[in-house]
Amino acid sequence: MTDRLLLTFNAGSSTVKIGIFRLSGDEPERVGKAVVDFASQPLMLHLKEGPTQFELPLEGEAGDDLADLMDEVFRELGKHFDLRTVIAAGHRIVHGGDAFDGPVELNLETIEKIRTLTELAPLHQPQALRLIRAVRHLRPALFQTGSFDTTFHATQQDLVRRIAIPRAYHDRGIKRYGFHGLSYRYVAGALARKEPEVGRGKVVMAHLGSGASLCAIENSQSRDTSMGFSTLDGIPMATRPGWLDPGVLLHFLGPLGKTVREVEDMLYHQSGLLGVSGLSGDIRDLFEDGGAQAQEAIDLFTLRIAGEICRLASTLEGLDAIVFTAGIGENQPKVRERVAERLLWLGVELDTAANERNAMKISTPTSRIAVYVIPTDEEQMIVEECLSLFTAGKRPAAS
Ligand SMILES: Nc1ncnc2c1ncn2[C@@H]1O[C@H](COP(=O)(O)OP(=O)(O)O)[C@@H](O)[C@H]1O
Ligand SMILES: CC(=O)OP(=O)(O)O
Ligand SMILES: [Mg+2]
Repeated sequence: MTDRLLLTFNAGSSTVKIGIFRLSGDEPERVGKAVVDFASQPLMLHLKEGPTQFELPLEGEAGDDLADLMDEVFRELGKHFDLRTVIAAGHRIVHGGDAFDGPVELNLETIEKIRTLTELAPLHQPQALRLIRAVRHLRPALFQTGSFDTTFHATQQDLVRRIAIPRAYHDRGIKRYGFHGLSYRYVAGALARKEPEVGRGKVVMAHLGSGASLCAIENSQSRDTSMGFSTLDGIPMATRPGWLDPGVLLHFLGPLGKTVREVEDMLYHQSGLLGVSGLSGDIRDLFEDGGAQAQEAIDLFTLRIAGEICRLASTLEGLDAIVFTAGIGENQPKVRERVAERLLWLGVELDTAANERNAMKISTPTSRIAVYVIPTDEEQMIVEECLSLFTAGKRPAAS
């Protein structure tokens, strides 16, 4: 039988990650991976085909419309994979609001609903919509689906999702939604497979990437999370501040006379690790620099992570394990070490050597709280959801 391929698109705040999966039997098997990194100049396509890696400079620019850039990316991918055999594409959509409770086929109606949620995730939603349009442009008849960051958190109690403002606003959708749900669903599944007993317990997961959040999980279900109404809430991130006193916003908009757009730009693009260090939003640069401001940014990051773990443990009324994941969570032993040092009083003890080599279990045998590093795979969740809708719709094979 000829290969059938599925593609996934994950529009994050700093990258677009593309997954290439082959359908062997009923299971999607990853055969390639491509990342467009918007931080690099010129834009680079990092392509992985099986164990082989390629670094390809791109001529296109991020710009407003990704059609040309995706055309170029597809041309490069086409040299390594037979894209005529692609049967479906799945996209990560950060905000599903109350409009979506699971993955959907993308058609004019669902795309329009997604578009109406753009204001709530201005860093992510427009990028995902551009990608959907660019893929439609290249392959108009291709079956496309959307998988949402928000739907994993639907298991949270109404109380947890409430913001303490007049209740009429809650009924109009102004409440906490939570994000990184595809990542948490994947990691919760992986934990349940590797350590079934821990998987049934009370776990705080820390997804630390360019965007970062933490999630309180019990029996693989979301109970609370640090991100709220928008992707600005919670802990400091690469360029976002995390929670801040709303009085600061009033001060900017009132006495300091800033416009809403200026404040939005500051909150999404100039704050967090970048804002505090004055240097970079990439934590690797901060460790390399080692100066006082870079150090302060890292200290603030780890202070807030430890604090959020305690808050989430209180929602769970207990804590059995902590799991680190995503770019920083999986690859930065020093961040995990500093968070653990702050939680020593709670009974968190790291095995230094295991932590240094990013082992799966990084706590000592006597640590009261077990600590794990589990790599996330949002693309795996997207492809599984895409395939289930494709199969349910009994779509014809490659066009
Ligand atoms: N191999 C690595 N070693 C150290 N830090 C890393 C590594 N890979 C990623 N990071 C850190 O993770 C961040 C990006 O995380 P990632 O989860 O890929 O981001 P995104 O939010 O764009 O999906 C980077 O800013 C970098 O600081
Ligand atoms: C929700 C969010 O912030 O996503 P990312 O980490 O991919 O930017
Ligand atoms: Mg991400």
